[in-house]
Amino acid sequence: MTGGVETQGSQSINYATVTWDQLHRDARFLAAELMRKYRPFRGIVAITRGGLIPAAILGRELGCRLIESVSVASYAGEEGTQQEPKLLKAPEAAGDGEGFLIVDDLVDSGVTARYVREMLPKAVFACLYAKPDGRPYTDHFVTEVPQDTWVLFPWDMAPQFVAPLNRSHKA
Ligand SMILES: O=P(O)(O)OC[C@H]1O[C@H](OP(=O)(O)OP(=O)(O)O)[C@H](O)[C@@H]1O
Ligand SMILES: Nc1nc2[nH]cnc2c(=O)[nH]1
Ligand SMILES: [Mg+2]
Repeated sequence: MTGGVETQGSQSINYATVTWDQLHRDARFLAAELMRKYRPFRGIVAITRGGLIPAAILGRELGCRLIESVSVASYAGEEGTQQEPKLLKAPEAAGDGEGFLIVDDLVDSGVTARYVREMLPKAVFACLYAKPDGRPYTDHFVTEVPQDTWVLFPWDMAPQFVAPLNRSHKA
């Protein structure tokens, strides 16, 4: 993960950039830990959309071909209230979660993870990155990220031209 800061007006935003390579390494590291700790999973439930790619990598490493999905959208409630999750697609094949692994890319506030865990109380929950507020809602994660840092995933970014230093500074 590479750190960075972007300034917008008087506000600065901290970023943690994750490349495809890093994401793949982290997902394989997570797969190895899950292999050591659990018997083979009956299936994986990917939390769309961010959990889909980690779920595909974990499915490959763990030899798990049954991939279910759950689709949750978070809507901002009234001003000042926590975001409210809304179920767009239920993980029907997963029952109460017994034998299933729930996968997401990250936990931030933990709202999404808590909501999905309530639906699948017997499942194991794993993600790649966790911020402190979300940590209590995941059983496994690879790297902790500060709460004030926004994780930029490879699908959020595109390489772009950057002018050489000697052309970007005006005399
Ligand atoms: O812990 P939380 O505060 O709930 O945040 C974490 C969730 O937020 C992101 O998904 P998002 O809702 O942005 O949708 P997406 O995966 O479809 O991009 C991320 O993929 C997690 O699912
Ligand atoms: N890409 C991205 N999505 C999020 N959703 C909630 N937190 C984050 C984050 O840090 N990065
Ligand atoms: Mg998501």
